[in-house]
Amino acid sequence: MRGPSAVAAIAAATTLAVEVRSWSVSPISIGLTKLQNPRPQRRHHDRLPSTNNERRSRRPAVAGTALHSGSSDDVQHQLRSMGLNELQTQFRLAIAREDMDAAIIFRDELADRVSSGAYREIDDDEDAEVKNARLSWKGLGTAPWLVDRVEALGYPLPTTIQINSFEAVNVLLSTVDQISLIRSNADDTLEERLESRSPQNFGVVISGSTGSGKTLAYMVPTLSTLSQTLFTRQRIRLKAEEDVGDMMGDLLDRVMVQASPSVRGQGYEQVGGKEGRGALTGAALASLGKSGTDVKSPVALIVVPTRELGVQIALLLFELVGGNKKGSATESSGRRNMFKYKGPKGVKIGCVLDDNTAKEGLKLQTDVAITTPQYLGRLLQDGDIDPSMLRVVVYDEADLGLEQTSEEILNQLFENKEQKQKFSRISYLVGATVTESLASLAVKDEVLPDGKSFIATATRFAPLTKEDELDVEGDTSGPMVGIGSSPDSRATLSDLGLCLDPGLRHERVVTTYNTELLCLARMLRQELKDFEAANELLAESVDDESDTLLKQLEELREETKDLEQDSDLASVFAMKEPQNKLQKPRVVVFFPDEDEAKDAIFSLRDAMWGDHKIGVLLPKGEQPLSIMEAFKNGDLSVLLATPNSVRGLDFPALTHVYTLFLPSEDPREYLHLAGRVGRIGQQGSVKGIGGRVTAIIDPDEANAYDEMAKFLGFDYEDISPPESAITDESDVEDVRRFLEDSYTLLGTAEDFDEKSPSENEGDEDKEQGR
Ligand SMILES: Nc1ncnc2c1ncn2[C@@H]1O[C@H](COP(=O)(O)OP(=O)(O)OP(=O)(O)O)[C@@H](O)[C@H]1O
Repeated sequence: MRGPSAVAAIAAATTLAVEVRSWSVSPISIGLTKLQNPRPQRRHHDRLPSTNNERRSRRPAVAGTALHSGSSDDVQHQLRSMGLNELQTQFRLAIAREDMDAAIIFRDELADRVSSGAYREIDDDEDAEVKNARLSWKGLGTAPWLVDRVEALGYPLPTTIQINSFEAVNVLLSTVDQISLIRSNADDTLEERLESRSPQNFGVVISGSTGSGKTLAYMVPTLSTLSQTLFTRQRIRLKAEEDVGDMMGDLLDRVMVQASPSVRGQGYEQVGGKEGRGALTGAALASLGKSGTDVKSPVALIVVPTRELGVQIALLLFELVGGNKKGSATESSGRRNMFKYKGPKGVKIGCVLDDNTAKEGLKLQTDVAITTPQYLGRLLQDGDIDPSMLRVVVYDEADLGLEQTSEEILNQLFENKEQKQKFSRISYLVGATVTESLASLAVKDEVLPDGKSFIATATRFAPLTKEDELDVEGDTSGPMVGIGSSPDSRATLSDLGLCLDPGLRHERVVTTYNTELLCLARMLRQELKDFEAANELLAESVDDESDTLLKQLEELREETKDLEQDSDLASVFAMKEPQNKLQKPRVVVFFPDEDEAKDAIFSLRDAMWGDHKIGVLLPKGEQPLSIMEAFKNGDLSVLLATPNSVRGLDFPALTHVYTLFLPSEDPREYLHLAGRVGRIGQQGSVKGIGGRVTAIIDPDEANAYDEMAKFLGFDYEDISPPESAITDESDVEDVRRFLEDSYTLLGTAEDFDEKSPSENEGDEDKEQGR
């Protein structure tokens, strides 16, 4: 254990290093004093009122934490100005570096925010333990094996949306008497509570900004409510295999799922299963039939709009149920080690996400199926999914997914009248842009049944109420009698809005027609130069005797290296970089379509001269997973993407998003695109940086951008396109680059003046005498 002064020093130094990363604002004039300036005031943020002012005012100003030292009021001001993603990242960092003073401050702030938005308010004088229990997986009621697992995977604490979603499930599945027990020592598990009721439907809408942790917000309660079921299925399978004396096939399969050395580049096959694997022999099947227990149809279904998102979710689930995603054969899996895994084994995840896998359908005995709306109908029709067996249905990116699913298929999936149902079912509708349009859902009464549905956001959770019922004073309808029955503690679908992360910084660059690529290349180069300048500055400051903080940072981070690796904090601390260096810019660039992205790659590669390694992620590309993996590992630093990848994909340690694609007709897509940066744990979510999103557009799009910004309610900064760097003093290299750019990035040698393409076309027509 380190002493408190060292702890404070590392905290201060970390703050400094983190803030240096905001070099891009004013690269050259950067100085250490400047670096310590607080970041600009946030502009849009639905802050929660403090519910415990007295305790807040007693909080010490903690010198040398991520909070700038100052008076108690200053500290509180800084805390309140933090978005939830940022606060959670800081809390996690403080714990990782054992800075308990700071951790307590962040924890209390989070506990306040979570409790003030809770459906059932906790009184101020109620035991603080109860309040803080909300902040832990265990306290929420997560299955014990899963508590171990999420910790081992680097998610030691739930995020606020995860807390609220879990609490929503807790309240839904509780009787009035049980509610007070939920966070104390309730004897029965979540699953037992679900099973003790006659079969019925429950609904949870999870609505929160991009990168707030919505995937685990449904995954953890889902696995907690399926825990025993999965263990039972495991036992039944084993028994069936013993009965027919043919254990090998499935055992091999089970070992493969648990012990696979790597899912790199073949993750899809890994989770989808290869041909022949996973299927029991005919004899085994017959014996399953005899046992009278059906373990053939999946118990959970996750519907996603794209293949990439499906794979990402499958891989997370794969890890949660004991799968081992070692990067290489020699890499130590440390705390992720499967031998410490105590959960149900051999859980089978079946993905039907493209034509190839759709041909085969789901493997027999799939426990959790993951598919897109495109293939859902076929799976239902072929009997691969029996709706009456489903205990959990998730629509991730629900707004889009539901739009893409026909009414007929929704009916098949959800119109599963309760009297015929064998099991209770929880449906989760999840997304950053799920809105009141859900009310028009054809099967709304089945998906979000009255009195049995909740809304969970990053700041609150509350039962879903019909708009007109809100006026009924003291309304006590539904099973939640006696808890929070005042209208204020209820929510309606109209409370749902588009959730744009308030921490993001938006920039608009209006450039002349057809020069977007050129502008992008110049901005990327400038960013690299600024990054190098900031790094040099850091190196100099380390040499400077007066600046001991960075030296301490270096030493202490060396000391905590294992801890950081263990806690999977590499993305935050940029472990691949030398200790006193910043993380190299890592960006995603969105293009309007596949052709433009493909065309851009060659010219951009030339233009970056190897300073950036560039890859392109195409929806129908050959190896989307290896490209994503290469970007994840840092082998690529610029990823060109298409609108297909704007939703849900979690690109680690991203510093910046650029877009040459303006989804002005559907602002929801801008929100998702922007939300690839500024996510929990990313550089861009850490104080002083905020995710940065730069749209490079032509003059025709300028107004549309402005309208979109107004619609989504964000402020933006206008940035001038970078000028050519050629002056009398330019060296030969610069001139050569300039000339090359003119040929490769402008795409044509035409004179691109301020006219629009249509005007330019007119000129062409004239030239050609048309
Ligand atoms: N409890 C946690 N502790 C630490 N990190 C977490 C936790 N939960 C999620 N994360 C990290 O936060 C990031 C965002 O999570 P996730 O992809 O679930 O966000 P999301 O809300 O679904 O975003 P989007 O709307 O863009 O799909 C991921 O990198 C994930 O690993």
